[in-house]
Amino acid sequence: MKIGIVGCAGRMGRMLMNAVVEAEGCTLSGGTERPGSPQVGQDVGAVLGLGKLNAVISDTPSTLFAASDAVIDFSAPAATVAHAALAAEMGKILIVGTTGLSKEDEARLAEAAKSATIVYAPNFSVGVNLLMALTERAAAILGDDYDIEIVEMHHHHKVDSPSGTALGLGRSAAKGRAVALDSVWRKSRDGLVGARPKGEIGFATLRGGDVVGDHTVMFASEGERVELTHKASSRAVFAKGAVRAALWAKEQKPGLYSMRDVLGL
Ligand SMILES: NC(=O)C1=CN([C@@H]2O[C@H](COP(=O)(O)OP(=O)(O)OC[C@H]3O[C@@H](n4cnc5c(N)ncnc54)[C@H](OP(=O)(O)O)[C@@H]3O)[C@@H](O)[C@H]2O)C=CC1
Ligand SMILES: O=C(O)C1=N[C@H](C(=O)O)C[C@H](O)C1
Repeated sequence: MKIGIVGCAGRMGRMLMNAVVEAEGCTLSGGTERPGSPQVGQDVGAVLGLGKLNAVISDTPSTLFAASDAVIDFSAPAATVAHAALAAEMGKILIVGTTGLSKEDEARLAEAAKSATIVYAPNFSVGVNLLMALTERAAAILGDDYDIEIVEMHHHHKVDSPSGTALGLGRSAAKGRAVALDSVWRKSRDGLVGARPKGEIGFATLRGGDVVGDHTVMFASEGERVELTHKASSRAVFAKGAVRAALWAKEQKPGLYSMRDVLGL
């Protein structure tokens, strides 16, 4: 399977290229970066320090899509929405890990998924997707005598908040309680905000250093607290998961899928 990587010189882009090179049955078809980026025109192997791999970094997404069966996109929301339209037009598989998409952006992904196979997930690690399934179950069992708070910490370069994973965990908790997340979420607290209303799902965001990604879902009641935690120590887990999703997507009809679909969770 020929897999290309958009935003290939980014933190995740480099991990994704390595994961494709190492995966059995996959070849790296190339990458993209923005026009004017110093990597444009280089061989992808030069960015990875691996010597020549005979695939180039371009600034033209349509060239990469034409050379690929699947494209993996961990870039930025505006770029991802444009790539989804291209995947639909060219009938290619798209794996989306970008976070921070608005509701309108997500509607555009859903539109593109009418003619392209798209897997969209805020986190491609097996562990986090298991945590989402456990969170849904715990929320259903514990009920709203247990206050749900979600705490996340990431490196100081991260631009979106709360993380896509934290919001995904919130969605799992809300699903377990059969409510819509956006009717109960509290994304921040500052000043005299009053006592905590029952049923709220709260978020707290920490940023600092080189933290790859830590998430904890807390269920706190009078007398006890349950905490479910995941800590990523390497971005390789996200990259391997995205390549696994691309191989899975090859056998699927067009549609919008999640990593929980890929894992059967
Ligand atoms: N789902 C998951 O499992 C995970 C998701 N993520 C998400 O992935 C995204 C990227 O994270 P990260 O790698 O740390 O960020 P980086 O900023 O390191 O990488 C993003 C890359 O995309 C490039 N890019 C942005 N816009 C375009 C464009 N229009 N065309 C081509 N390239 C473009 C950037 O270039 P430039 O620098 O010029 O802007 C950069 O090289 C984030 O949304 C993050 O939250 C991260 C880890 C795991
Ligand atoms: O930006 C990151 O780094 C990460 N982003 C994703 C998110 O927003 O949840 C996933 C992971 O935690 C790393």
